[in-house]
Amino acid sequence: MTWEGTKPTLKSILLNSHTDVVPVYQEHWKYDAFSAFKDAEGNIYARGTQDMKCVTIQYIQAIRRLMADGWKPIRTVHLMFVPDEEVGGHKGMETFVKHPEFQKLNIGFSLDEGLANPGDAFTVFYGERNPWWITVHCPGSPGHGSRFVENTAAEKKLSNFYFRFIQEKEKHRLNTSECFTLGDVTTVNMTMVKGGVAYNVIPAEMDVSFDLRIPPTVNLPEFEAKIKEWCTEAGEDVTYEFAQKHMNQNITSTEESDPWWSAFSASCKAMNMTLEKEIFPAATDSRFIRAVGIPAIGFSPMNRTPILLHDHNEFLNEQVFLKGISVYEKLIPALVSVPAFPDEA
Ligand SMILES: CSCC[C@H](NC(C)=O)C(=O)O
Ligand SMILES: [Zn+2]
Ligand SMILES: [Zn+2]
Repeated sequence: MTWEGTKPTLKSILLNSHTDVVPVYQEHWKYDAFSAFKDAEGNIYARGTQDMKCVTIQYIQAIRRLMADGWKPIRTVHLMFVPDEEVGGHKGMETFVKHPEFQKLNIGFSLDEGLANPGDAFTVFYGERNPWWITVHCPGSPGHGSRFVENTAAEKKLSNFYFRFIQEKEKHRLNTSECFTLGDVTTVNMTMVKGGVAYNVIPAEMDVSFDLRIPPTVNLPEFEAKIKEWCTEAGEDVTYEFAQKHMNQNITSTEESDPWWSAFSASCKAMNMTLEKEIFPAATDSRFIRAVGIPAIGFSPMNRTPILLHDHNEFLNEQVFLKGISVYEKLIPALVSVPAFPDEA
C-alpha cells in the first residue's frame, strides 16, 4: 500500500511487517491461541500479538488517524506485508529486494519488527546477528551393534565435530564490559540429529544440524574456514552444507548526525521514551533491506512487556498496544519530514 507524498521524487519510507506467524502448542496455552482472548487485566492472548500483528495494525491505525486529520506526508510512505519471514524469507523479502518493483519504490529508510522490553525503555535494533544453519554429514563404518567397529559415524566423527562447534558458544562473554547483550556474542545450538534405523545396526551416516548466530563484529570468511578445518579434523569424508547463510553485515547508523536516526530518536525523545540500542539476536527481514544498502531500524513499541515471541501464551496488553499507535502517529510524520538530501534536490 502506498501513500504518496507531496514530493514523490524524494526517497520514501517503508513500514514493513510480515504476515506469517509460527505454529502453537495449543495444549500449553491458557486460551485458544487464535481467538485473541482479552483477560481482566487487558492482556490480549494470541499467536502474533507481539510477532507481529501488533505492529502491522499500529502502522495502519496511525496512518488512518493522520489521514483523518487531513495531514499530508512530504515523502511517500509504503506499507509492505510480506510472507515467509518465519521460514527464512527466501520467497519473501529476500527475493523481493532483488526485484525491479522493489527498487522502483525508491526507499530511503525502513522500519520493521523489534522485540518487547520488560522494563520502561523501548529497544531499537540497528543490526542483526548473521544466522547460519548448517548440517554436517558424517559417514562412517556400518556393522553389527555388538562389535568393536572403528570409525563409526556417531562416535568419532559426529562427536568430534560437535565439541568443536560447542566450543564457539560465548556465554562467558555475555554481560561483560565488551558484550552487553545476546546480540553481541556468538551462540551455537545443536538442533537436529538424524541417522540410525535400529539399536543393533551401526549407521553408515549421521547428520547433525546447528543453528549459529554470529554478531556483525565476527569475520565470517575466517569463521567458515574454521568450520572447514573441523570437518577435515573429524574425517576426510565429513562434509557440511548451509540451509541458511547470511553473509551481509551492514548495520544502520545511529549517529546523531544521521538524518534518519536523528529524526527517529528526536521523535522518541519528545514522547519521553528511553531507547536501548542493540543488535537483534535473531533474524528479521531487515537483514535483506540493510543488505541492499537501505538503513533499517527494528522497532516494536512494546515496553513493560515480557518477550514472548514464538512462546506459549504470547500476549500484549491493550494499553501498550494502543500507546504504540500514538507512537507511530508521531514517528511517521517525523521520518517523512526528513529534509531533502543534496542528491535528492
Ligand atoms: C533465520 S530465518 C528465521 C527467522 C527467525 N526470526 C525470528 C525473529 O524468530 C529466526 O531468527 O529464527
Ligand atoms: Zn517476526
Ligand atoms: Zn517470529
